[in-house]
Amino acid sequence: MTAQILDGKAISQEIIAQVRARVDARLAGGKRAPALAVVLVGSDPASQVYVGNKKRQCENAGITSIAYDLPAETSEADLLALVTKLNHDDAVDGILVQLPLPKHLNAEKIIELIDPAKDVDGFHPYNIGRLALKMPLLRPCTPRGVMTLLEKTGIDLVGKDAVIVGASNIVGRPQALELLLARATVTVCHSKTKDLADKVRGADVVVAGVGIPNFVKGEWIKPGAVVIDVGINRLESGKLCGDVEFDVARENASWITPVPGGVGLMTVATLMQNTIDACEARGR
Ligand SMILES: Nc1nc(=O)c2c([nH]1)NC[C@@H]1CN(c3ccc(C(=O)N[C@@H](CCC(=O)O)C(=O)O)cc3)C=[N+]21
Ligand SMILES: [Mg+2]
Repeated sequence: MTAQILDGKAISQEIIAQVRARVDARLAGGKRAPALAVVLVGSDPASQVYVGNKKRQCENAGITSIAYDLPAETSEADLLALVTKLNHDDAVDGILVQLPLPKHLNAEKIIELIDPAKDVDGFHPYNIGRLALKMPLLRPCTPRGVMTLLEKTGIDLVGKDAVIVGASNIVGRPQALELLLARATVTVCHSKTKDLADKVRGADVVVAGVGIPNFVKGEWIKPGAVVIDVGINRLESGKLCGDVEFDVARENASWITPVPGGVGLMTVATLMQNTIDACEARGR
């Protein structure tokens, strides 16, 4: 079997067009465009690429993006003060603080200060708690984007065995909550998991988010499984690759996401969705 490609490019464009239609309806009704504050501290090259993509998709979606490009030496007090100001600014619907932050800044403290109603990354403990309790409000962009990709492709998850490789706060853990909400049976694997290959071999759905190129071997993929690769690793050649050994996995899977052109694009499209959701939920 050769897997079909889960088309993050087409589906992300569809999502952005849907957001655009909602924005246009607001404008036609005399309301303002939704506004997203994008805070970037320092000049990490990968972060600059992602933030650039977010700003570009804001334009396509009709969302106003407000860039705060701060020097790497920004103090925690200054960053906390900026978040407080954005929390109180009625013209700001979403606040995104790009991660990773420079080491002298405590990311947890900064995320916890963001008003949960403006937390379009869905990283605040309040929003993660809501998702854990089956009453999601703002949901983390990457896992929500993965669910959209599966839904729009017509892949049924009820009762399926899902194995997640990686237990991070921004991918693995919230992905487990999303898949559980969709009534899959979920296993979360991490660096101490024993017999990882066997866990993956049993999976109907595999989600890889560890940040190591080709970590999940193609030979582990059960015939007909769905493979979601959240990894984005830049090789020395400059090429991007995922966490899954793509060419071999593709021969076993029924569906697989490419890197680039898969989950990364869905992450950005979902950020646009979360921003208009936040704007509407705030009653603006
Ligand atoms: N507060 C915060 N929120 C995030 O959502 C967040 C973050 N910090 N830190 C880093 C990760 C990573 N991330 C991606 C965004 C776009 C692509 C993306 O556009 N990927 C393209 C290619 C990009 C390229 O060419 O490098 C693709 O996969 O086709 C990927 C990954 C958001 N993240
Ligand atoms: Mg991608």
